[in-house]
Amino acid sequence: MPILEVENLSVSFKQYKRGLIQETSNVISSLNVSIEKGEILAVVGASGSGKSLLAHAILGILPENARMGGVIKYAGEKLTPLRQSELRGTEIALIPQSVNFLDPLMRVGAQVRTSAKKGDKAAAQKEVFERYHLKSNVEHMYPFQLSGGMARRTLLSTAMVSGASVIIADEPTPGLDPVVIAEALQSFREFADKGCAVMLITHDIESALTIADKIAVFYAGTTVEIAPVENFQGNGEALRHPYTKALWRALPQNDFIPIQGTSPHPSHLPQGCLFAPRCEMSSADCRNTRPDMRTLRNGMVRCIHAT
Ligand SMILES: Nc1ncnc2c1ncn2[C@@H]1O[C@H](COP(=O)(O)OP(=O)(O)OP(=O)(O)O)[C@@H](O)[C@H]1O
Ligand code: NI
Repeated sequence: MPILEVENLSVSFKQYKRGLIQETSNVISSLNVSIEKGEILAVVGASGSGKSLLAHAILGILPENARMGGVIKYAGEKLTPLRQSELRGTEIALIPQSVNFLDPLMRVGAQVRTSAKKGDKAAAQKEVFERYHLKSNVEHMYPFQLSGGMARRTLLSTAMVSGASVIIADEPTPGLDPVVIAEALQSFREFADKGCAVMLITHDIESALTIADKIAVFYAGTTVEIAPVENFQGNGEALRHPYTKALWRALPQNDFIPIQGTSPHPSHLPQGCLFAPRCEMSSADCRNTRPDMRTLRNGMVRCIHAT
């Protein structure tokens, strides 16, 4: 049984546009992902594809004006807002994308100690600070006194001492030097290997490939492919979806060919496949009907042409 399961998630916003004209923005639709114990699932996709909102939906911290549909399960149990508030920070820890999540009025050592739920909290904080190369005087600082990299390392520390079983890391490494990035990723691997699970949201596909088990590829608010990490090699011939193949080929060490066109706007999604307007393989069926996610080889894909 997966430790975390997201079934048919949708997130939309109603927004006023010119006076009383309302527009619905479907930022996430028909999204399915699951993570088993011991696994790292990397979530990749363009900016605005819904990655952070997925994290916020799991934790029950979507903005007030968001409407959510679908089911999220933790250890087989369907989550309610009350259950989410119980699990938040205890069983499921978020490493937020924005360092503004740190409490501006609390010294950072105290913030990390507050996150530790059992054992010797002071010792846990000291140990994790050493691990991420935060000097001992940092614990007395306030968030505004930290550099961007120090703030990121504080956020990592907070999740690592929490004793959670699932970490959702939303772009945890920008601004960190390569040594600390490697160490942070290594600590996610160790965390998963203990029987816990990590959802690693990232733009950095190459780093993700070094530690993840599976990669979920997001496009315009939904999953287009879920592939085991070993499929990302060569020309991408083992990959299933045309968007995943294009993402792979766009990497500098591959062909470095950018993908033409742009993602659809969430208030004007195409009727059929969300990728059809940019897809070389698109046919009339693709443009008319939204394809379902289906199992293909040992992964999943949302494309009728994928083989
Ligand atoms: N409060 C909100 N009201 C309306 N639209 C929103 C709101 N929050 C997010 N969105 C929209 O939802 C979409 C998905 O946002 P999200 O932050 O999940 O993207 P992302 O994949 O995390 O992007 P990035 O890689 O830049 O972090 C975006 O188009 C964004 O503009
Ligand atoms: Ni984001």
